[in-house]
Amino acid sequence: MTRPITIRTLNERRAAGEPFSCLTAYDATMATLAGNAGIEVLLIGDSLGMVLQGHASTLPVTLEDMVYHTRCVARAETPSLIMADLPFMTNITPSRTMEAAGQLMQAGAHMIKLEGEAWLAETVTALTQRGVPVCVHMGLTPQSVHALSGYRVQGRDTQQGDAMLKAARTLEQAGAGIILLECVPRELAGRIRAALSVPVIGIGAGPDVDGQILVMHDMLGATTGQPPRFVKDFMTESGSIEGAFRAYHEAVRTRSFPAPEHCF
Ligand SMILES: Nc1nc(=O)c2c([nH]1)NC[C@@H]1CN(c3ccc(C(=O)N[C@@H](CCC(=O)O)C(=O)O)cc3)CN21
Ligand SMILES: CC(C)C(=O)C(=O)O
Ligand SMILES: [Mg+2]
Repeated sequence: MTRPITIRTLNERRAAGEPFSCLTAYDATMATLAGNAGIEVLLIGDSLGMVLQGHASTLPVTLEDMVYHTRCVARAETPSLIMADLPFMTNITPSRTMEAAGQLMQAGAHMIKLEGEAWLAETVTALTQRGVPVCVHMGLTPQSVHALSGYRVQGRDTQQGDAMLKAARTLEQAGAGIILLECVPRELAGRIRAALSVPVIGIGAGPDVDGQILVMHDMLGATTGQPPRFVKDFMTESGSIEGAFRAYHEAVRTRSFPAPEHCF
């Protein structure tokens, strides 16, 4: 196994201007194949509620579900950094969040991800003080799908965009090690990336960020229904799962993905 990917590795990639690839994974086999293909970060995403469990949103996913899949992925022989999502409503107080994050770390995660804005600052600080690296997921936060009236691009107007940038700065200050931006205009993502010194991962956020992430099923062409605009099927051109993982990793590394048609 090659050297493990750490947060330091991702910071070095950012400093060198070398984009890194991230992908969701929910089981040991796929995690091993993705790691073999060079994918730097594997996320046990609460998207598993939709792609594995068949729910219409991520809201029904429990902490137990996340712990189970994190254990599965963590058994993989892979150098990838393992990140796990905190599911809906496990962030109601800083202490509840820390207990939930503790379970995911003990299941094998190296970092946890939670959805929110500047109001998370206290929680982020408490987690990082206790040795739990944190990624904050901003922009389109799927756990708020009902509050947002659907899966819609966020930060389209200047006021919203400026507020998101300010919140990202606050969260970096609070100790966030990574910021993830979902479905934001390309120009805003680039502005946020430039305002921060930690790595920024994008999904539907354009090419001007440090890392890209997709849901595994989507990039394997296994989306049921209409895929989001930011999705590219790497399976059709590659013909095998490991080939698709390698093609995705290479496309991110060379900045040929995302292309303009994948951006807002
Ligand atoms: N298969 C799958 N892929 C994902 O990327 C994903 C999940 N599931 N489940 C959890 C969330 C939900 N996500 C979504 C779902 C839909 C859109 C979507 O349809 N977006 C519109 C934006 C329209 C607009 O405001 O302009 C699009 O056209 O892409 C985006 C993100 C991302 N996550
Ligand atoms: C789409 C990514 C960023 C995610 O949060 C998930 O898969 O749950
Ligand atoms: Mg998620």
